[in-house]
Amino acid sequence: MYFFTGFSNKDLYHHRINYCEFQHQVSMTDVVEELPLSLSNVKHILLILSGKGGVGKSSVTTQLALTLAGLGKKVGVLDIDLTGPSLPRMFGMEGQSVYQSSEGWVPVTAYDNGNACLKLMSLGFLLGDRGNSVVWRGPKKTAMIKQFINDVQWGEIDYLLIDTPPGTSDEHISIAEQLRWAQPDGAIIVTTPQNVATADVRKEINFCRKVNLNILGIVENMSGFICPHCSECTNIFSKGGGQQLANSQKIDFLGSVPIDPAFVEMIEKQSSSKEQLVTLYERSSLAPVFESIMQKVFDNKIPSRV
Ligand SMILES: Nc1ncnc2c1ncn2[C@@H]1O[C@H](COP(=O)(O)OP(=O)(O)OP(=O)(O)O)[C@@H](O)[C@H]1O
Repeated sequence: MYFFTGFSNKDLYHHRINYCEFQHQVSMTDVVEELPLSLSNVKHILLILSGKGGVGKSSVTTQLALTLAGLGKKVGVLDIDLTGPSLPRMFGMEGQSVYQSSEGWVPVTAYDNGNACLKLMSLGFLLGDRGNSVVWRGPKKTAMIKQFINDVQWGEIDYLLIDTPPGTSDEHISIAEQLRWAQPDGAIIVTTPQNVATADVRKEINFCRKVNLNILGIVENMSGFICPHCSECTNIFSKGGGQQLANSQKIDFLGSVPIDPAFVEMIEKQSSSKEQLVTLYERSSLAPVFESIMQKVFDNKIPSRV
């Protein structure tokens, strides 16, 4: 008989030392059968997906979150990339720990101005060291994702963004199952101009359709290069493939994001800056691009869940 045992901080500590797999086993039928309490005050849930790794999915998630917080929204970001969690680094919050209260995990607060806020949850906060990684089989990943969905105390949140690993792996199947009752608003698919013709993006689209996940649109990342000296944008790779794919698949095209070295620099230097990342980002050349992307998502008039 299979049974579910949640991961405690002790388990994760144990994992840090041994780098071995836990002995818990989980039935794949161990799925939440009602709206989890932790999500009861979350108005919108958006998933960020990509067919391939390294296309900038986490960067897009980060910028969507910064844009929403800049617009005065309360934002949560959940990183379900268990083998390569990059959220703590993106927000300059490496080394921060998640507090375990009697009601569950309290996410790390990256920004709070009394009105807007940014709360983060990632396995990276539980593992501690940046060099640590996990090697888990499917059932353990399922258990972790179930805990992420049920045990994080998000409180009142306008938007919960879920950053997923690349492809259509165990994590994707788990999150689709675990969110069944939460009815997410949909997925934003990230691609690069040279990847749009590959089967990977189509696989991602097929996955969404199979699990009845609404596709909110496609974002083409690394679409051209912004010169750090003259700010001119040059199309290094091709451009327009994302738009073509969106047209052929009858999906909304949300926008093209150029390569901007200033963005990478901002992420790297933010911890030594006196300014908040949300404020720094408002002056970034990519900020208007993401405002326009977010506006197109708003224009879809996705109804509030609560
Ligand atoms: N538009 C952009 N301009 C400049 N750099 C970018 C842009 N998009 C992504 N990058 C950089 O490219 C690298 C990969 O991006 P990111 O980690 O967001 O990709 P990913 O798809 O989430 O990767 P993974 O598959 O590992 O999850 C990062 O160093 C990031 O800073």
